Amino acid sequence: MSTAQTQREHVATILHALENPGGIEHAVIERSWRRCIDRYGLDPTAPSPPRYVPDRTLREHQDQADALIQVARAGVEQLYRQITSLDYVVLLTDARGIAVQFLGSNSAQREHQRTGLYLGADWSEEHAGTCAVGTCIQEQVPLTCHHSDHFSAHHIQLTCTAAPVFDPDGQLLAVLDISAYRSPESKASQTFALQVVKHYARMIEDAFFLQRYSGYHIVCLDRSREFVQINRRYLIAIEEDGTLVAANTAGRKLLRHHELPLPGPGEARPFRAWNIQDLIDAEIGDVLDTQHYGDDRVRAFRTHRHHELHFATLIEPQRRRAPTGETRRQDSSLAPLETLADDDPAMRDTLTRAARLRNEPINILVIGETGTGKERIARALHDSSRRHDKPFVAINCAAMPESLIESELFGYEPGSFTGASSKGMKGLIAQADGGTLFLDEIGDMPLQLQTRLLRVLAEEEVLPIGASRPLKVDLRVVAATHRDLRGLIESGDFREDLFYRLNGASLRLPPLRERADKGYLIRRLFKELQTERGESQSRLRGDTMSALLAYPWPGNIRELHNALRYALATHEGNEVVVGDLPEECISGHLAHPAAQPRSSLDRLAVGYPALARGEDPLHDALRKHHWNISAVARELGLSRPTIYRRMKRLGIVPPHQQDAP
Ligand SMILES: Nc1ncnc2c1ncn2[C@@H]1O[C@H](COP(=O)(O)OP(=O)(O)OP(=O)(O)O)[C@@H](O)[C@H]1O
Repeated sequence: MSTAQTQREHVATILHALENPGGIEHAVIERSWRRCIDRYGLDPTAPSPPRYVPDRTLREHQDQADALIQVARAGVEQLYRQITSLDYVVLLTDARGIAVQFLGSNSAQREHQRTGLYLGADWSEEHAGTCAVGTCIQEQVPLTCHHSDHFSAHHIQLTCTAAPVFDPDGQLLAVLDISAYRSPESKASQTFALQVVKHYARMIEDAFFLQRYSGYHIVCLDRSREFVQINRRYLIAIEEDGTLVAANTAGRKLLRHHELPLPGPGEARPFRAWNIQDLIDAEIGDVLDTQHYGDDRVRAFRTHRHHELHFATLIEPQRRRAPTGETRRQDSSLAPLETLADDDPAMRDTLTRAARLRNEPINILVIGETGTGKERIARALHDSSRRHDKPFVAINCAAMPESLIESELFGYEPGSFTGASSKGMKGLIAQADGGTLFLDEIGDMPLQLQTRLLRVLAEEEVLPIGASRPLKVDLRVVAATHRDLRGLIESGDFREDLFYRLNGASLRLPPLRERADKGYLIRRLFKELQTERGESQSRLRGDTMSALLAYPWPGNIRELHNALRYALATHEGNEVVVGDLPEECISGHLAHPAAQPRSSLDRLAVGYPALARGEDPLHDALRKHHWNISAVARELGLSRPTIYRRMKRLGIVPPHQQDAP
């Protein structure tokens, strides 16, 4: 049959199909033909030379698709190697149908350009009529557009197969296409091509997903244990507490099937709508521990809704923030700061500021609740600064008896007061010369000493008690407080001028209950304690980790530290189980995970049900220890002042004081 005759027949087929809807085999093709006539006003017989966008426009399209092109490169090249002997070309187009990547044989370049199977070609349906790329964009499904499926009579020699690539929000990102000029007449000959293209489109999509969510834990699920490592069918990115962040296309389908839909393109994202524990019957600790589970690092879980058995592996997060240029250059000196946190946004901001400030000649005020790591960050600042080989001297202004503070801080000359040593004493300030002076609980420093400290800071010299001549000192002062210094200034308990001297810059530490990297801290502290004890055998079981993650940590990192130390000291065998934790950490852990409340306040109360009732477990501990504050402080891993403060805040009055007027 001549080409002209074939083309005439093609037009007749289209017209017949449109007059007799439902007559042709593929509804997708029929819908596209109808669009070509009704919407785009195309004529199947009109010459349709390929349309190329100008080079500059092509570069703009390539720039916009750059992230995807980089990720897709390996997949596109691999696909091309598989099909090159069959004379196919590979095109990757953006979501508007512009070919931004092309692989085909050099020898047939002219032929490629003539038919539009080349870089920069516009394969949108609006322009090219029914074709694999354009129709795939419209219908968002994989398809083959074989010979006379094409709308334009000038394309009916081609066979083209395309599959959509979606971004993690379900939005079309790109189309992967393979096309050839010569192929068998039967469309069935392209069945295999369709499977191959779908497979590679999915690989590209998943590679893009893994890159975009590399800062999160990625749970990989599959119905087959043997294939879960290789196939990773369902990918679900989660926060450390199990909150669902995103899923790949298959994962979104799985979630929908279990009535946990993620928002579609353009839909508002309900904040923290679902948790992985809503999907599978598992402790979050068990999910996060999958990497260390068994020989094959695969764990089995059942879904809540349909009781389907799924096998899981876990990809652990890489660091979410790329280091700054400075951080990269000075990596090793910054290690003491870097290791204090993982990917908690507030901590990362604090650490970035600390890194910038570490060698600046200004004093720093660290603000945070008790036990949040104020001394630890002060030491890390010192260790990462140029002063690291000079002394770090820490003073707790609240713990030192008032009568001793002055002599301890400033030192004294021999025999300068009754009871003084005959040799005199070098004060702590002078001992810190060249290094860092850390003043903890600065809000508790008596007013009279504040005045003397101010003089030291202003004049950079210290006058020991009984001395006639001051000593020059070179100090970096880091002060810390959990108190509201501005409030103390207003009440006249803290000198405003000293506040400004100390507060050259401030660093704020979030409480442990608000940190997004609790899991990292738990693992890190656990390792540190193991090293301290000279053992490395034991591991934290998943449900123990869950209990630790759920507990609201009123005593912050210090309490966590004590809880882990206690558990390591009392556990038996090689596993630390929930029962090894101090009682208060497990009191709320018996609730079924799926029944756990979701609001942040409720979440805080999960490990601490008494809090949810407006009570405090402190009551129980006080009663148990007959109101012996030291014993309660020991049991809860808190300091005595913290216990007193907490009692005051909660209005707890010991029985022997209750009748007082
Ligand atoms: N980022 C961290 N990584 C590991 N351990 C930490 C971290 N921060 C603090 N800790 C540990 O937590 C405990 C309390 O830390 P630190 O003494 O620095 O807190 P603080 O805020 O100065 O306490 P306080 O308010 O009572 O003076 C210590 O055992 C410390 O080693």
